[in-house]
Amino acid sequence: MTAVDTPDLLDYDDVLAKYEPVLGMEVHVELGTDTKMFCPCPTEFGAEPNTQVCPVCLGLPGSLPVVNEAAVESAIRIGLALNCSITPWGRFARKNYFYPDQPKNYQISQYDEPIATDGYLDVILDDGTTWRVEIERAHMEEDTGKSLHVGGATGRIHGASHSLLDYNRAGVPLVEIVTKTISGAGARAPEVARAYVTALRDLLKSLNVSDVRMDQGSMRCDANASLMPIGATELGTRTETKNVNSLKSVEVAVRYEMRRQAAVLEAGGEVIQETRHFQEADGTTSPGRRKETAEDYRYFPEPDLEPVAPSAEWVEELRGTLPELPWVRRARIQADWGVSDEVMRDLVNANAVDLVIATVEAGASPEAARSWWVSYLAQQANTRGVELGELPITPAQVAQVVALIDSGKLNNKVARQVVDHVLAGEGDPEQVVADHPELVVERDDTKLKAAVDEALAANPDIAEKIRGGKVAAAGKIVGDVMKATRGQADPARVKELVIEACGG
Ligand SMILES: Nc1ncnc2c1ncn2[C@@H]1O[C@H](COP(=O)(O)OP(=O)(O)OP(=O)(O)O)[C@@H](O)[C@H]1O
Ligand SMILES: [Mg+2]
Ligand SMILES: [Mg+2]
Repeated sequence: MTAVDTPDLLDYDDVLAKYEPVLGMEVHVELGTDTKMFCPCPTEFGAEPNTQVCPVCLGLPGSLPVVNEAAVESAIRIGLALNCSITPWGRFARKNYFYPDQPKNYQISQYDEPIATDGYLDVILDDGTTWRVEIERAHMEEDTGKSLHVGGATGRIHGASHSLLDYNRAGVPLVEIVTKTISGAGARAPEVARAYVTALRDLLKSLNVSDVRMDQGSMRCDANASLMPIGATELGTRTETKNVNSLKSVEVAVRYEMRRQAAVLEAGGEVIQETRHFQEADGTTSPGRRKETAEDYRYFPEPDLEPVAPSAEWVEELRGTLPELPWVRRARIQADWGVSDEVMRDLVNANAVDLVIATVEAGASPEAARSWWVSYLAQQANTRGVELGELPITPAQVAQVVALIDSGKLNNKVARQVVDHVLAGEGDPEQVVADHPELVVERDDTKLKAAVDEALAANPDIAEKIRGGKVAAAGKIVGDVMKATRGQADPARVKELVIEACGG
């Protein structure tokens, strides 16, 4: 049967009327160890191509791998934080495939003896409810090299004239975290996918095992998706969408794939088991390679490495190093700040909790920190189409703005302009204020008094009213003075001066 890859998409609601969406997430995290998984090469991101390589990670004959203990330690901590059982004895496995990104022609991975199995991660959905995602396993493996297909008309692999290879990434320690299939989420399946990756990223960040940068590839997510006719008992054929590089993209990719598959099925076609690539630009997926099955990889235990056999004592010791986990921390913070469930939920939804916490830790009051992140900065993130945490301003910088307001140097209005300059990459708020003296609040009473006198002279009838005791009339004069000083005055001080000038 010839399947049309992308017929007209079905509305997501129409998909749900007939099909149950099923998900499965594979997340690869690059561990932040100093050296690679099986050799002492450095792992730093962004070095000149092929400068961080040695015979082991280049797979030269005669070289032998040695396990990086720090990587095993991180993998165990990840497993524990995900409520998994840690295997007392497990081996690495060779995953055989022929592709130039892996010069050995196999990747050292784990197969049927992963370091961690059977856990779960509770994630919070937009409406505040909790969804439990079951974890099938977390296993260790080495990253592959990077290939860059260049030249030719399209720059894509088939159109490219040649490929460039960078093996700096080959052998970087990875942990792959694989969920069991997730079903029953219905309309919320795309949201569950995003919420899961968000929660996992927060968790990994708190464990300090990886810098979890989706944009730099240190956290990579593959979204498996399939449809099951409602009432069916067997899973449908899945596709595996790669290249989903932001939290938003996870949700967009899953929804798109569900709508595409439904359209394929409705047109009488078949979903093909394959990898697909997410296109950030238009939110669609396009076919990648037909998926090998496990047999194609001819897995077998890696003969060059000792089994991994963490003692119960070591595992318990590592359990003791787990930090306060993000959701426990959130509950504690909520109690500390004395905010309602609704306020906390808004913060969680805006992905602002950790940013607010960090801003408070940098010296701002919880109220001020919260208000900056959920109002002005949230608007800025929205206009730019990025996550709050992706805005080019740090919690410490926000705390600095708050301090400048508290000290009377900035008022709320000009503070926003200072933030705009910070977002434009002009440096810390202190620096911005030093570079833009016009943004600092006028504290010089003589200058303000002159502006007040001028405004009163221009509005004799209002001045008369104020002199007669109608303090409320001062508002118009304060407004004029604020205008005259281009917003650079403290309105409360101006009001005092107006009343003083009118003999109050
Ligand atoms: N029918 C299905 N629909 C949606 N998800 C599925 C389905 N069957 C399996 N999955 C999910 O797909 C993922 C498969 O990941 P796994 O790492 O086990 O294998 P793989 O993708 O074949 O291997 P590789 O690591 O080489 O990509 C799991 O999260 C699993 O729950
Ligand atoms: Mg996998
Ligand atoms: Mg996979």
